[in-house]
Amino acid sequence: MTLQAHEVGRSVRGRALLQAVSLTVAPGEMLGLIGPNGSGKSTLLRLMAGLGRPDRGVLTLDGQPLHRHGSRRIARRIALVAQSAGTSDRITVRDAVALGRTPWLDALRGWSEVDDRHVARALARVDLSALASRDWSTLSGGERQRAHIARALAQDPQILLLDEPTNHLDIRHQLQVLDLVAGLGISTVTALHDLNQAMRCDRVAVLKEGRLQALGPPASVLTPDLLARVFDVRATQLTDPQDGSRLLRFQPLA
Ligand SMILES: Nc1ncnc2c1ncn2[C@@H]1O[C@H](COP(=O)(O)OP(=O)(O)OP(=O)(O)O)[C@@H](O)[C@H]1O
Repeated sequence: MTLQAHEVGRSVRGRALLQAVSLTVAPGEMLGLIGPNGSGKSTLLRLMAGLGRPDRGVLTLDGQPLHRHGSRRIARRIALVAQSAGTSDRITVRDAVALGRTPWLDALRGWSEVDDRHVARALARVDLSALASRDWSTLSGGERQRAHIARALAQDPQILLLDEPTNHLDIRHQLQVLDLVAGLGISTVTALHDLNQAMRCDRVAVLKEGRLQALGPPASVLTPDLLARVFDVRATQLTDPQDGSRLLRFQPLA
């Protein structure tokens, strides 16, 4: 399943939030989306999830314009974990995650054991099985974030879009979520602020002021030159003596 943006533009009250963004999310790849605050990452993820339409250009899913697929068909294929997504408070964690099954249910196909299995598996994958019966309102910020990811996984998408999924998470759960995303075997697009975490992606797309600056493997894209131009920081590359992997360290530009 291939999701493509062709020259996508989006403006609000005359201000361009995205300009001529073209990219292809290849089947099975882990694509990182990086850029300074306000560079358009969330705007692009929402359009990719079929929430709203671009003012210019088009998004396609397997070559067909996304908006022609219809919201239910899109929701069976694409799931979005938005930033600080809300959920009504008087609901258990299991029921909140079960909402992810909605696109698969209709008058002819009611809730079944298959749906139970999807929900149980999604909870287990984010380490929340023990909290399944808890009231949503009692969860910590990080637990909520993981429950949102579980809801998206229960949706059983082929493309998963995540907006800063490691926000609120302690370091162990940050690593756990990134491992989980990397091991899903489906296409993922993840907006990230931690550029060392972005190094784990197959490719990264770099946005600045709504324009795509670079797209490619992180080791070739995240050069000190690009990081200075896009983020106004001086980056130094270090090598982890343990495994030889590349690390980035940052200082303000003098
Ligand atoms: N509905 C809207 N009306 C006006 N401006 C908007 C609207 N939605 C987004 N913007 C603006 O568009 C720009 C891009 O926002 P977006 O949330 O996509 O950035 P981002 O890269 O995800 O930022 P962050 O890293 O801070 O989450 C921001 O300047 C934001 O204020």
